[in-house]
Amino acid sequence: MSSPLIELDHVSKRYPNGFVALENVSLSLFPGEIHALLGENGAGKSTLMNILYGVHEPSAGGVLMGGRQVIHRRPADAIANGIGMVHQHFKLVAPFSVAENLALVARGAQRKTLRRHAEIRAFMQRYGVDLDPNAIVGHLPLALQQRVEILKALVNDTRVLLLDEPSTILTPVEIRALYATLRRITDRGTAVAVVTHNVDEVLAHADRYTVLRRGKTNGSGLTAACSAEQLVEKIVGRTVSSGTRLGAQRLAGGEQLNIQGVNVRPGSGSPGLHDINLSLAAREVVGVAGVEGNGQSELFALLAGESVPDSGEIQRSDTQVTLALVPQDRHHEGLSLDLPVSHNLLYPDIMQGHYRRFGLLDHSAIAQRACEMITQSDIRTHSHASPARSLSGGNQQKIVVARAMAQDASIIVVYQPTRGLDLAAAEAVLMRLADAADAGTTVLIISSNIEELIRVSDRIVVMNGGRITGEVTGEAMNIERIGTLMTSGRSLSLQGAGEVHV
Ligand SMILES: Nc1ncnc2c1ncn2[C@@H]1O[C@H](COP(=O)(O)OP(=O)(O)OP(=O)(O)O)[C@@H](O)[C@H]1O
Repeated sequence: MSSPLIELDHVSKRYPNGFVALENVSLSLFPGEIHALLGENGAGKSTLMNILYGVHEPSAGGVLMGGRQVIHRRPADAIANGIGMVHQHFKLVAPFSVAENLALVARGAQRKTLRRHAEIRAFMQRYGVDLDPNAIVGHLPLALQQRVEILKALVNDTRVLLLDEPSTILTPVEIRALYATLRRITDRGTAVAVVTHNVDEVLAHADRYTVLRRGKTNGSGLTAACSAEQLVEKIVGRTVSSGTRLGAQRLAGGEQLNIQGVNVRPGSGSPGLHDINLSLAAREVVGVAGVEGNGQSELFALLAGESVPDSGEIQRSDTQVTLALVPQDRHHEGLSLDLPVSHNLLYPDIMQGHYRRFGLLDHSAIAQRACEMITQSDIRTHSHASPARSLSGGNQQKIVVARAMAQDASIIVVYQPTRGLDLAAAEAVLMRLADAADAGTTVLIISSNIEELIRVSDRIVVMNGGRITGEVTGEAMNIERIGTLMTSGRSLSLQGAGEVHV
């Protein structure tokens, strides 16, 4: 066997607040392998990646390359040593072209090489990516923006590529295409490490896995020698049942909200909304499926009151109908990252003047209620007073969902509610949405995860090009039917072979 390209040697990480996120973790990444890193929300996966990439330094232990210890004080040090990283939140310059985004990060000789479009095309072709170098990045679908991020991370002779939850924003077809691209990358001798919560994806595409549990290694090995059940048990410490259908048996109640003939003009990079007719009743879960960028965010903005229809209208059945929202971008819309977890959880109540005593905030009442919600939603945080920024991505998402669920609204609109959540946490959120619908609430769930939509929805509407192009219920709620409705007439193709065309 060849020697590892990079190793973590008995690494521990203690954050300044005293929290130990990693304890004595060792990991080796070999040339040509796809290595999956799994673990519950807060297990320490991002911390580990950030140590490899020089964002954090280990508190104990070291990082070895070629058997020798290296010190990465900042990402620039890691990049200089051939390490590239694709973050969950893209770091692209949206108004710039593909070529300009690549040029921004190119160093040394690459800066000259990548000046000509023919050279850029040849560079992209090596990885099976066929993008127009002049395409404006902000106008590309998310899956292709991700390709640009990957290319950026590869520009500077990268030998180790790290990806933090790349598949959460992708459809199953796009996930296959992503791994085809990653395989082309490993075929050139690069080591690829991928953080993911998706066990099936790991078994289908990764060569080896490492599971972290509460900051410690809880198993590693060849994926070929491991079953889905074994992996889940290593991740969660128990089995998780996730097969049962949670929708389709309810008898919907009276209409709560009716969207009639709504049109919103297309904008830059937005398909707009066209002739949207959708009635939402009490006691039902309505799923919205679609390839990202086909009007889902416009529909969410409409319901959230952030956009006004150019024509058509939205009618609530009476003035008592209230709405709670889970936006998809937890960092920009869902949280105040520097405020404590407790204030993020109770934000709507605090803004409405609750939790006050003698005109001042009643901090002990806030803390008490926040602690109840933290326990109920299994939010892993040092304290209710910790800034939301210090929580892992999945635990931040749990705050946003817990807050919406606590509002007792007539309608809950959730956009990618389980994005970034581990198996057990995702399951808990789906169960809570199903329970809310059983109790009479209307739930509208927008998600790119078709399987989760099928599990939880009573009916699913499909969006394509800013229109509702179909609605399925009962037996017709299957991946093939929904997939067909999602992709018909689509100009973008992401094929399993990893070829990407626009
Ligand atoms: N800057 C920080 N200060 C204090 N604690 C932190 C900081 N960053 C992360 N943590 C804590 O370290 C633990 C591990 O976080 P990390 O982000 O590595 O988890 P993760 O496995 O990537 O989780 P997720 O799947 O939710 O993204 C969490 O409990 C988190 O609250």
